[in-house]
Amino acid sequence: MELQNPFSNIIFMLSFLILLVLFKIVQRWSFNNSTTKLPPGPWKLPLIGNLHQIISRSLPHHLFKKLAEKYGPLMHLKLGEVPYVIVSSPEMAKEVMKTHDLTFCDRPNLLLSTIWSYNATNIVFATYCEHWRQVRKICVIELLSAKRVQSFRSIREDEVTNLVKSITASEGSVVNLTRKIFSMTNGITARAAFGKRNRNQDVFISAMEKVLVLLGGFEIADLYPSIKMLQCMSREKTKMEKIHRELDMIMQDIIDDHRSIHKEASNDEDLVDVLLKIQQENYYSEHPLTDDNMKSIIQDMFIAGTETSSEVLLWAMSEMVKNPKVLEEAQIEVRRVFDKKGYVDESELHQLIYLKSVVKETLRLHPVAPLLIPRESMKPCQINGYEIPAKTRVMVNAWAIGRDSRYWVEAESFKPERFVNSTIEFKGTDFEFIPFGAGRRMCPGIAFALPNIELPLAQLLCHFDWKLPNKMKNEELDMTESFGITVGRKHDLCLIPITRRL
Ligand code: HEM
Repeated sequence: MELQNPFSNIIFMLSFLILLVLFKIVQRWSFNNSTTKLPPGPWKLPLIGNLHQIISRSLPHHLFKKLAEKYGPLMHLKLGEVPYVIVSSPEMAKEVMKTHDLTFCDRPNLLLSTIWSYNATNIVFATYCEHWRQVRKICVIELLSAKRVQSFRSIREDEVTNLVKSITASEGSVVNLTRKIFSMTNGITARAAFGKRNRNQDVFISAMEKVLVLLGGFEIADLYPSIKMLQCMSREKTKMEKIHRELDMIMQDIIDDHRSIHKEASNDEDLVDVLLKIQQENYYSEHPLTDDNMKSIIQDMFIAGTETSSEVLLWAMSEMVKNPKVLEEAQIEVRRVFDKKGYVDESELHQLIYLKSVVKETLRLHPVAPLLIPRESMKPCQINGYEIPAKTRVMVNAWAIGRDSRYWVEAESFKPERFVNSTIEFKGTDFEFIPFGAGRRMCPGIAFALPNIELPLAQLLCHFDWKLPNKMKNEELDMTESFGITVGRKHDLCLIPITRRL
């Protein structure tokens, strides 16, 4: 009789137990992932879910479009331990942002944005609550109303004139349009927000640029919210806390400066003046607006307003240079309207039908927030027969929707004329075209953004002809996109201006 190794039974039992535990883990994962009611999506690995699929060289909105072609316009992913739903068709976007808007109008609590936004007491990242309703109301009625936007007209005209002067000074040589346009839009927002130039304005703007870079990254702690230790270990968290302290000091200084100078209501009120008045008179709520609330709102105007408008302008110029016939047609229109006047100002912008279509077509192909801003479901919800559990993060792929060939003929081509006699608008009712989002969380800054885009474009087309450097052919212009919270050009747009005398 063969003698058995006394340990072999124990080893066998242990191996069996380990296999059983592993089997159970995989079974639980498969069960979670194969719940028939969840929207379809790619197979998930234990612990990391679909992370391995999104960590690729593709930009997330490109990758999600490709995956949606396989799994459908309502697609379920798991990134780390967090469930995500990606929306990729106008029909599903309407379900999320209209039919079930109230369920999906929350924002997730993310580590870095919460630090930067005074514990999410701003507008952009605030959770759906009474505070958000109050600050959004202030924003819509007081800060970004048509009347307020109009009151900043002279600031815009002044800053755009400076842009034209600085380009004229470099006539015939290569101009970095990216830097010039960013400096102009920063100037407009800073003067509208703070009034006169502040001594710390440049430090403020450079700190805001760092914030954008940090907010654009993927924070691992946000994908495993149950492991609190990851938050403490985050290097980005330390960086964000430092920038936040720096920005806080600058803005407190600006607020204190404004407080010390009493201004009567007048046309030259800036946004800090308006917020101080609301704070003093307390006419929006029983809860007073604190200094921190004011700072977080002002930050929103910069983060949501400056980079977005600059990127749209740069994409519009890039697309026109790439499509010389469009450039020519836009120039003919602008010059017809303004040549007899002798100068470009805002009063005739409404006549620029083709230019407005250029802006729309730019927003269709290059929505600068291609996945909008993430939302989170507040309770379970059924869409198209699928179950979306509470606390699911939702991303709407506005970039993919703007290229949906069921809605757009020659969807990949830049053809502004498609908008000339069309009733399609970006006001959140035509779900095939949602560069500003839709529903309760829709962008409140459209009226502020449009003149910041249309006026400089009209000036750039009226005063200059444009050539590419190094004898580059138009079709060779690089259109690679950057990675981040907003998606602009990866490489600066450098062009040669040829001044045209009026
Ligand atoms: C072309 C320029 C702009 C584009 C493409 C744009 C786009 C967007 C998008 C896609 C959202 C998210 C909508 C959603 O979640 O459904 C948003 C939100 C927001 N935008 Fe804009 N935006 C622009 C300009 C501005 C400007 C100029 C301001 C203010 C000065 C502004 C202020 C905001 C704010 C405060 C929110 C947050 C709204 C909320 O969560 O309640 N935006 N924007």
